[in-house]
Parts: sequence; C-alpha cells; structure tokens
Amino acid sequence: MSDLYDVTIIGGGPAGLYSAFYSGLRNMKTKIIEYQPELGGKVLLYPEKLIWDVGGQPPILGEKFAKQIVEQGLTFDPCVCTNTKVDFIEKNQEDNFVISTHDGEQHISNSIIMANGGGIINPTRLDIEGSSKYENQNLHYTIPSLKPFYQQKVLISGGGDTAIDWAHELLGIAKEVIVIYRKDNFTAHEANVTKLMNHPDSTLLNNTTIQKLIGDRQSIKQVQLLNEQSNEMNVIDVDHVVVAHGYNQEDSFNLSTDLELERKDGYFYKGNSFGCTSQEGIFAAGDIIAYEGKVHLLVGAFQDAVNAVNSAKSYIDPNATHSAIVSSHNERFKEKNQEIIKDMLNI
Ligand SMILES: Cc1cc2nc3c(=O)[nH]c(=O)nc-3n(C[C@H](O)[C@H](O)[C@H](O)COP(=O)(O)OP(=O)(O)OC[C@H]3O[C@@H](n4cnc5c(N)ncnc54)[C@H](O)[C@@H]3O)c2cc1C
Repeated sequence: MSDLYDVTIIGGGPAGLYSAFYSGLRNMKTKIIEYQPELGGKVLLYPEKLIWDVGGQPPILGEKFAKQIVEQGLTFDPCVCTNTKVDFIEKNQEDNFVISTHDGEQHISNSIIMANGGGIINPTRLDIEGSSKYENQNLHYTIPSLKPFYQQKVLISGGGDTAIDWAHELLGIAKEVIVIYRKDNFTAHEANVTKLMNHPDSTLLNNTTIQKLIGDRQSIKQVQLLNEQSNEMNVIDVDHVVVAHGYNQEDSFNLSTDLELERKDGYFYKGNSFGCTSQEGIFAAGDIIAYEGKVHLLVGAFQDAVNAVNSAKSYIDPNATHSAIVSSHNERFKEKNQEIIKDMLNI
C-alpha cells in the first residue's frame, strides 16, 4: 500500500516545483510525479534562451534558471518520481485520490495539484521523408548549445516567437541566419521581426516552406525551398536547419467517471485564480489552468502555485489559514540564512 500524501503534484515544471516548495512551507507531505527523466518542464526546451521577464531576476539562461527552480522545489525534500507518467485518477473508498501511473504503480493522495503544463509535449517534427535521420546531426528542434552554430549558415523554419527569438540568439554567433515562414506575415512580436528584417546578416522569407532536405548520411547540405505564392523553387546551401513549428500536446491522463474536470478553450482546464478546478480536491497551477486574466508565463505559474497550494491546504485542513505565508525563518532556511549573514558581516 502506497503512503498517503497530503498533496501530489502532477508535473515537475516551474508551476509544479514552486508548488512543491510552497507546500513544504505549509508543512504538507508532498509528492511530485514527472513524466520526463528530468525536472524543469518546458524551460528545458530553451536552455540557451536568456529569460528577461521574471521579476527581480536578472537576465538568466534557461538552463541555469531550470537548475535554480529545481533546487528551490526540492528544499523541503518532496518525494520525486521522474520517468513516471500519470495515466488515470480515481477515488478510493476512503475518499482519497488514487493516481495510477504507466508503470503500474498507484499513488494515494488527499489532494492533487495539476501542474502538467502543456501535457506531454514534443516539438512538431518536419513532415519530410528522411528528415529523422538528420536529428541529432544538423537538424534541430531545440537549441541545446550555441557552439555548433558558430560562423555557420543557419536556416530557421517558423514564424512565431520561438523562431524569431532563436534567430536573434544566433545572430552575432552564426555567419548568416535565414528565417522562412509559410504564411504571409510572421506572427512573432512585431518589434523583434522588424529588428531582424533590418539586420545585415539575416534574411526573412515568407510564404516559403521546406520541400526537401538534400544531404549525405551524416548531415543536410542543402535545402530545397518553395515559394508557395509564386511556386518558385530554390535550393540553398546550409550548415544547420532549425525547426520551430510549435509543439504537439498529448493529453496527459484520464479520470474515472465520478470525477469531473471542466475544460476551457479545448485544452486548458477551467479554474479560478485560487487554483480551484471544477473537481473538489483537484487544484491546478501554471500553463494548464485557464481563468480570466491568466498569464501563461513563468510569473503566472508561480502565483498560481501559491494559490493552488493554499487552496489544497484549506481543502485538507479547513481550519488552516488561506493567506499567503511569507517567512524567512523556516528551519530549512537556517543554514542558508546563516551563510548569507556571515558573508554579509564578513565573518
Ligand atoms: C520556447 C519557449 C520559450 C519561453 N520563454 C519564456 C520566457 O522567456 N519567459 C516566460 O515567462 N515564459 C516563457 N515561456 C513559457 C514558460 O516556459 C511556461 O509558461 C512555463 O514553463 C509553464 O510552467 P508549467 O509548470 O505550468 O508547465 P511546463 O513547464 O509545461 O511543465 C509541465 C510538466 O508536466 C509534465 N507532465 C505533463 N503531463 C504529465 C503526466 N501525465 N504525468 C507526469 N508528468 C506530466 C511535463 O513533462 C512537464 O515537465 C516559454 C515557453 C517556450 C515553449
């Protein structure tokens, strides 16, 4: 029989990790279940991106930020199950949640926080014959390191923020960056598109798609492009191809028929800013939840996490306070506090 947890958090991304930190602050026995082998969530998809928009945090690389949120999330030693996919949720006779995972295990919990973000998320692959053999060579769906791109000619396919952000990241490192997009207009932030258009080392081509990858066994050497308006074909030399065609979201898990989670706009779960969903005992934080004014960004995930944990705490202990707790004097902080104070006093 599995141990009973106060709260089980599905997903070890920013929302799940901050929920784990906060539920530790609130003395809740906590478990995190994460499908991927590593904690960090979507931030692991952009290790080389500089993140500028987290309050009070100087610009920081995704990779470092992921490390920091993991460290913070583990402050209160939650039980962590990685490589574990939640498949099914039901209730048992004791009115506890039973969470079944793909490996046949069952996890019992008083409450659940869904922090499963975009669900099981994978980059949309190029639908071109033979493209898979170039993965891990010079066809990329994320940019794990900038080094291979130094002084190289890079073709980026995609017109959204990710494609344009990557183009900016690579300019100054790569020799040349060409961005193609199948539609009339790039959908990324206007100012970033304009900046890219005016850069001498970049070219932006709209109405353009990849038709064929031409190369040997090791790598792509050339790409055949099609201008879908003029029907003109064009073959260009490339050193690397980066594809930013968005992500496939695979629905995370199913529920037994007596549990009901209402959806909003198809994918997201309908909730409120207190992290409550339509199902009592199941709370939600981060990208997975939708309510009026919801911000699908890191800062939004952190605020949601605090509210979801407070709501879960009140659910399992109706006498507990629902307000946010600000404490710098938790036992777990003692050692770090002393280290910082010693450093400050130079002793
Ligand atoms: C390319 C890119 C760049 C971005 N840049 C910025 C930026 O600069 N600033 C900013 O504020 N935001 C940025 N964002 C958005 C930010 O990353 C998200 O808002 C944030 O990651 C949401 O956190 P989350 O924990 O809700 O979800 P996620 O980060 O998606 O984490 C959810 C986790 O749940 C796991 N999971 C899902 N289903 C299951 C299951 N059934 N069982 C077990 N585990 C499961 C997933 O594997 C995943 O690890 C960016 C996003 C992308 C894609």
